Amino acid sequence: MNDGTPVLEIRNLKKYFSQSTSVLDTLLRRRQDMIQAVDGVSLTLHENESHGVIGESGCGKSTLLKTLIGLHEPTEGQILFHGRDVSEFGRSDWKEFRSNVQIIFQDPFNALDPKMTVKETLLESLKIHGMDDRERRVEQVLKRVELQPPEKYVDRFPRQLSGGEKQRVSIARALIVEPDLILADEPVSMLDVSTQAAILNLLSDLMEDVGASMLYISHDLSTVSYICQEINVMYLGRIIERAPTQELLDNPRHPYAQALINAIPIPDPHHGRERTTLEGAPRDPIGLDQGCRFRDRCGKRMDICEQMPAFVEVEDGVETACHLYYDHEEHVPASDAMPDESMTNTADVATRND
Ligand SMILES: Nc1ncnc2c1ncn2[C@@H]1O[C@H](COP(=O)(O)OP(=O)(O)OP(=O)(O)O)[C@@H](O)[C@H]1O
Repeated sequence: MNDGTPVLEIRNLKKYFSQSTSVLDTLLRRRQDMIQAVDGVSLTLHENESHGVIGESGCGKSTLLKTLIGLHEPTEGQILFHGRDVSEFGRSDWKEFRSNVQIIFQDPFNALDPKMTVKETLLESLKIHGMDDRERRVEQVLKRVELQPPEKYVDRFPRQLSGGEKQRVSIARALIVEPDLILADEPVSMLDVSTQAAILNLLSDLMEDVGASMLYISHDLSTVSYICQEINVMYLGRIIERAPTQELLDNPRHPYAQALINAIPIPDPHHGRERTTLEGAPRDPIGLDQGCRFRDRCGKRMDICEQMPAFVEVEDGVETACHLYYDHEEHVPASDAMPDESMTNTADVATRND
């Protein structure tokens, strides 16, 4: 299907959880604030596009992913797959969706059944999704993920594979059913550095080959920027900046995005960028008010930050949610949307955790 309809469209998606309540809370009918794990996320993914979602632990990445695949019921908002609202899916639609949308998990050590050989794992996937020509597909996909020669690997159990090899099998299992969309949940974070590079290279080549789209979630901006054309920066349940990857790396707008970029190690010691880390952690996403979510850690905080900033396009394809880039009198994005010199220095980003 290539009529311009996005493969995936998420519109104002929210997922709130109730806090666990004690018997006393129940008896006293105490109202508890909700946990706003995902709070109004919108994004669009077209055919062959790879987009990333990055953010610190607890910002809502996994909840977003679980809501996408139907493990959580959305509190509000819409998920459209090839233009169809998944809330209207029947049984057979979900079956097709589960074949068309494949996940590569973070932990290759637990993602595979220890009692199944590589071949059995791959065959099972084909069987579940009713695909034939199974022997040939197994051989082909093992070659594709560079587990060669395939006959060396088919009869191995997960315990006989290295971490990188296990992740290659997980990728093979996702690819073998020819999905339209791959959801990658920090797929290299549990591997050693050299294996990470090999798996990232492989994923990047495969995405070009197989023509699937990918949503890649991670806390690690370096890996996401290697593999994705566009990056969404998430903070406390919201996307606070979205930009093409190189643009985000060269010219982050939001103070939080700036802090993330400046925390990436630079291989060239002569490169002038100051390296700082963002200290502290985001607060719990409970009972959040209408102010900017980042304001308690932001050195650029202004009075207006007590109000939620609009998510506005400040340049072609670059959107940000920060009052610094919004003309409050004109109610339009500030015409001079480029950050000034001082803004790209993370000394301006507060490191408080209050
Ligand atoms: N089932 C649940 N019930 C209640 N709260 C939840 C549930 N799942 C997640 N949360 C809360 O929602 C918030 C977002 O969690 P989530 O796991 O989505 O973040 P994350 O960005 O994926 O973090 P990590 O990278 O550590 O997995 C956290 O405050 C978490 O405690």
